[in-house]
Amino acid sequence: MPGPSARDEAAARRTTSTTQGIDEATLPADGIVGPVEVGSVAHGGHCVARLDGRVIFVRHALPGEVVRVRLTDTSHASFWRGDAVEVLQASPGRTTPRCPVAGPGMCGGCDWQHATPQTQRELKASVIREQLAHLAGIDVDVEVEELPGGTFGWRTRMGYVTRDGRATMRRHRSKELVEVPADGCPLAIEAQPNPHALAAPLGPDEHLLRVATSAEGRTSVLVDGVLSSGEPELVEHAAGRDWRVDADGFWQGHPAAADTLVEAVLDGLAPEAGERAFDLYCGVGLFAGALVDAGVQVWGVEIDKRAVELAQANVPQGRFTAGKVDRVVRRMPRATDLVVLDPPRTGAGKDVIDAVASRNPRAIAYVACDPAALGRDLGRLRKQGYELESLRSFDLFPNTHHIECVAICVPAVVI
Ligand SMILES: C[S@@+](CC[C@H](N)C(=O)[O-])C[C@H]1O[C@@H](n2cnc3c(N)ncnc32)[C@H](O)[C@@H]1O
Repeated sequence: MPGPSARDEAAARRTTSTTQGIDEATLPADGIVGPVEVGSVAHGGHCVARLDGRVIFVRHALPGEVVRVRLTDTSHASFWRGDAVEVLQASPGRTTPRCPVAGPGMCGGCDWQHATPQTQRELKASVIREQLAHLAGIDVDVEVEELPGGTFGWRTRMGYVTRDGRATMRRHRSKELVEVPADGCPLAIEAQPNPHALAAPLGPDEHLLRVATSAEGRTSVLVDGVLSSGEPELVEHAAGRDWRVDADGFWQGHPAAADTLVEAVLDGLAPEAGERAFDLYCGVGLFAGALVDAGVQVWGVEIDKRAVELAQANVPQGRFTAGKVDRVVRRMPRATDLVVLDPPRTGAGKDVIDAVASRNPRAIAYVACDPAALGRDLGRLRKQGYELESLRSFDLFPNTHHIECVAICVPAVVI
């Protein structure tokens, strides 16, 4: 599975020209180069620029801008990385980041705070289009839909590293720590306590601090994976149900995400009472519950045993199995009507896609948090005789480069 560097190497090969006149020996002492004209957006929260034929992935820039770039990584033969530290010609899509640590060389959490919300969604749409064209050979119009509530104060699950009793986050692609602003990260939901107040009693050593706040405004805090305050479980509301969720377990981070995704999946699958469905990578049973409520018999699979116990409690009418999807799917029925796939960022992969297609479902809903993984898996589904019927994309992670897609695939019509 290609990691970010392999992906960037491939992106650089697609964009690079053959001359690479500039090399490390000729770089200025301060590592700042340019002016360079910024080209198109690439997956990962940066844009592509060229200097003497060499590809530079530039963060904190926007397509069409002219910037000077501080190089941050010159270790790769085919591309370098850098931050735009001076904007000589700004894009109309540029805005001033709200967070004081959202700029070059600082916190790695946000990639697009310097872009207006509309521009962010356009950039994300370009990335999805490019990934699907390149990896799946699919040309599709993409519009990234906005969620209610604005682009700040949405995140219900936060992770920090504490040090010297202060809450910090990692610098982009680095282990170095950057202290979050005194009033906390502006992406965190307002009901969440100030992270410095939570970090203060933890002393000088580094600890992992996870803060989870439910829709009801209840907060659980874990330090190094151990519950330190609040309840071990939170209750969330979505799709007309209450959901028991482990304080340290998976739940969509944006308060409107679960409802939005359920609506898109149901709309795309149009389930009918009496049909059978697999909910693969089911977490605590979100899509299984929505399908059961539509009269469908559901079998969910999830690797996290605690999530499976909660899924069974949340959706008693469903059947749930703990295990890796690629193994469990082999023992599942040889036919099904519907499949929901909601894998982690790495995607489902060849074995799972082949196993799903071999069950001949009449429709597959692929919920994807990484457009590159979606592209690879859609490419595989095409080989197995499934075509993309519709695609919706949602800005579930404003100010970051992350995007969520719901792709509906159906058997290709053979003429
Ligand atoms: C993106 S989450 C989706 C959860 C759920 N569908 C929801 O919306 O709440 C992906 C889930 O896949 C699970 N997972 C990761 N790798 C897995 C694997 N190989 N087999 C089964 N489940 C896996 C994770 O534990 C996580 O709960």
